Amino acid sequence: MGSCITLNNLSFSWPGARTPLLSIPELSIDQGERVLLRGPSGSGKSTLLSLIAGIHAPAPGQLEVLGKDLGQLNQSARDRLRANEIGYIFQQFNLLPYLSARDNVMLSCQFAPARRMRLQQQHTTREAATGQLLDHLGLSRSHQQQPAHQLSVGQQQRVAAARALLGSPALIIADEPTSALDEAHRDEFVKLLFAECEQQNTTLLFVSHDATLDRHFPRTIELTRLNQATGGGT
Ligand SMILES: Nc1ncnc2c1ncn2[C@@H]1O[C@H](COP(=O)(O)OP(=O)(O)OP(=O)(O)O)[C@@H](O)[C@H]1O
Repeated sequence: MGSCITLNNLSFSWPGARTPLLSIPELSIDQGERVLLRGPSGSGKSTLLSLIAGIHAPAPGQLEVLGKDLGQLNQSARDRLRANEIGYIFQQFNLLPYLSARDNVMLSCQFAPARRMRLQQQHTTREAATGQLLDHLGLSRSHQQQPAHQLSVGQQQRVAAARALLGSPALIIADEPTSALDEAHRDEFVKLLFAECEQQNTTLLFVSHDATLDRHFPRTIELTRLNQATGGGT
């Protein structure tokens, strides 16, 4: 099994901060693993996710994602890697409110030629794959046509998950996507997400405060144990 994320002696400080927020000697996540990343508020979970996704310039140390050393990539190469190979489910979903659920999902392929290519190789179209994903995630056909702002939080979350999954990126990063859900809906969502990831051998890195999610994940990482920096956490 190949490595999906490899990190060695990574250090990160926000500009102007006196101490580093993150100082992580080592972390390795294999392709196809499902990992829960936990830690108190302010401990740097979202910051670590955005470094892995290449949103922020890499910090000192080594950070390899899908065989690419992010330190060697400029911003636009990191943006391309993210668009093509990383599906990101944001805490607030970041859907375009007046676009339909389906159009929100299809947008993820707009600037991602590798995602479009994989759909072609799977002998499907963006439209068909979007409908199929939303069906699998349990969004009714009529809700699929509705503008995102008319959907419930749980429905928007499914749209955000489908947008991340369309075109089979190798890595899904989910930043507290279940924080607004009750336990039954949360468990159902996690199961659906796992099923989709399993089908494509997609790596899942999932952030949550929620200790009861542990039982769903084969591996849990506590950021406070991993991180040797003294800053962070409230
Ligand atoms: N853009 C930014 N500029 C400067 N500091 C930031 C920025 N984003 C986050 N921070 C700081 O970094 C620290 C960690 O924030 P981060 O959002 O990574 O934590 P978190 O563990 O994800 O928290 P939560 O669980 O509350 O979402 C906080 O002290 C925060 O103020």
